[in-house]
Amino acid sequence: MANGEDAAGILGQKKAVRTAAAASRSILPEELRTQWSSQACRSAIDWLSQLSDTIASFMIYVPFRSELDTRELIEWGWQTGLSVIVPRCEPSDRSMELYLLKSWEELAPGAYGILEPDVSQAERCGPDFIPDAIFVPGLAFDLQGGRLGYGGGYYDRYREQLTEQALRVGKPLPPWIGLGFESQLQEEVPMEVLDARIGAMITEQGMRIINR
Ligand SMILES: Nc1nc2c(c(=O)[nH]1)N(C=O)[C@@H](CNc1ccc(C(=O)N[C@@H](CCC(=O)O)C(=O)O)cc1)CN2
Ligand SMILES: Nc1ncnc2c1ncn2[C@@H]1O[C@H](COP(=O)(O)OP(=O)(O)OP(=O)(O)O)[C@@H](O)[C@H]1O
Repeated sequence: MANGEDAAGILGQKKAVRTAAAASRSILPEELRTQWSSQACRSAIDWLSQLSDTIASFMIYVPFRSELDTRELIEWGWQTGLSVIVPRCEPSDRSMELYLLKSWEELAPGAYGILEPDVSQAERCGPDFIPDAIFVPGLAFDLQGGRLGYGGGYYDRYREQLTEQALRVGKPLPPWIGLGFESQLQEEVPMEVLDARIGAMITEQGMRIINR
């Protein structure tokens, strides 16, 4: 934390950045969002294709509001035979459960109105399952690995769970990749010590590895 800033100061900053970032993303013209989403998805596809020997599954969000649209990437995953893993929110303890998604029909509106795996249709992943790559949504990102979400702490908690799982089964943590528009990048996003940092960022301009 910077000089003289307390935790409440950071929370206030996060709230302000969240509100501004949500507003500026929502006014991006739809044609541009569609075009940029496709370019970003193709960067993700190129990267996954290069790693096809080591990556058999990836975790991805289903877009809501004006988020970067991931549907092209999800459909490519199905066509290519990769396991497409989608989280479902559990608001009672703000955890996420993972499901293997095989078609759009397996989705239904969940908490917050986000399309999520329908528990009666999609197959839930086992307790030891770790996706080979994880694409993370956000409202704002920076190139030091900073990321700001909607404030539920869902991805931070999931990353903590993943760290325990990885230790338990003796596997490395999978790549944690931010997915968003170039205009969502900021000089520096307010971060707390426990916030999970991204290791790479994909936008319509391509993929950047974060060196820290
Ligand atoms: N597509 C997608 N799925 C995702 C996320 C995401 O960012 N994108 N999440 C990423 O973590 C989690 C959902 N997190 C969310 C947390 C809060 C709100 C929400 O509507 N918040 C209210 C404010 C509520 C309050 O302040 O009490 C709002 O923004 O109006 C939405 C999603 C898991 N799934
Ligand atoms: N690993 C964790 N365990 C428990 N609580 C956590 C953890 N990480 C964050 N939190 C709490 O969750 C709340 C929201 O965290 P934060 O502002 O980092 O959310 P966010 O990253 O914007 O949201 P999301 O991950 O849902 O997109 C905060 O009150 C924070 O203290």
